[in-house]
Amino acid sequence: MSALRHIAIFGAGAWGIALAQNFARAGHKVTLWSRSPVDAASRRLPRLPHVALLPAVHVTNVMPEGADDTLFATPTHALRDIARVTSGRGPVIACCKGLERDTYAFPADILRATCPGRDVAILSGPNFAGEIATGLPAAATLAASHLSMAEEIASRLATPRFRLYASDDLTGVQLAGAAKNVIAIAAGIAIGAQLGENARAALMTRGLAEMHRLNRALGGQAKTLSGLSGMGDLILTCTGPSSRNFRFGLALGQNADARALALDETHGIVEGCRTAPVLLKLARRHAIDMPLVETVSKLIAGDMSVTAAKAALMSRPLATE
Ligand SMILES: NC(=O)C1=CN([C@@H]2O[C@H](COP(=O)(O)OP(=O)(O)OC[C@H]3O[C@@H](n4cnc5c(N)ncnc54)[C@H](O)[C@@H]3O)[C@@H](O)[C@H]2O)C=CC1
Ligand SMILES: O=C(CO)COP(=O)(O)O
Repeated sequence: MSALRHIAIFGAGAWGIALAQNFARAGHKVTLWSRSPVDAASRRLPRLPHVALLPAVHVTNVMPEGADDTLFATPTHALRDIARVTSGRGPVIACCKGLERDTYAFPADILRATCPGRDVAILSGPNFAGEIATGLPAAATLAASHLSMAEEIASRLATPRFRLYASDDLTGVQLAGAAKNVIAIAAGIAIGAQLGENARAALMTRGLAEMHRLNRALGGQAKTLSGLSGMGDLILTCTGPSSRNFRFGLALGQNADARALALDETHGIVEGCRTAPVLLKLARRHAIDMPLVETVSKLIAGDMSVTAAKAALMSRPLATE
């Protein structure tokens, strides 16, 4: 295992807590930054109240200093504001999955702009926070602009329970992480509306085809979409009932007041809701057809019923694959 490090994590939500526990369990010193005041004595944080923080995790709302590696586990829309007020050395690593609304920026673009001169990387994969927080085994992709940089960071941050595979495809990894949340909403809708398992499998597969089209246009590598951050996370989020994106879709498919659920972040961020309309605009900019992403965007906005969405998708011109 690599030498022990001081790791700073911004964002004390589900993912920040899980990452903190993982690194602390491997012997690293962890500073977990929370924006709200913290009751440090309880060693428990609201998002994963069943998890007692390990002694090596120091929770604070004071900016951490002197960390060797800095990770961001906030929602994507909060990343720019947080990253721009951090200082220090060592790599900055975004662990969020999404696209910024007004700029169409992926997390690595945001970090490049806000943390000039520092190495930038992305951590993404099939990783439900609750499982990682309790020490179950998992794996993810660690991407950077150069493979050697990705390998170096991955070898430092991999732990006995969390394997990291290096990649030099920032574009593919980030597109996959953002898009799979939108497809997971579609999968949830299919199950919620009792459209069947066949429909879910078709949506996952055609969703992947849409991801491939945009990935190609953006310059991402096709093989990334077969990896942990692509297919791996798509499978997990579309089939794992712990997924907030899937559960949001499920509620939408059941005609529940899902929009209120998505906007209420007390139960955790539903990134796919914010991502869908931005992803659609990005695709249009590149003249890429993403009918599934378009349909999910309309359903989220309340501009289409599930019945109309089913009819529209099933009556599209037949195509090859
Ligand atoms: N929960 C999971 O299993 C995983 C989540 N992710 C990604 O990680 C990111 C964070 O997700 P979670 O931790 O699950 O969300 P969460 O909703 O549990 O926590 C988000 C944290 O960010 C903080 N936050 C929100 N807005 C903020 C702002 N403007 N400034 C500062 N802090 C702010 C919240 O107070 C909260 O502590 C998302 O992009 C998600 O897609 C990635 C892998 C796994
Ligand atoms: O990204 C995740 C799993 O890899 C978490 O998914 P949800 O945000 O849908 O809960």
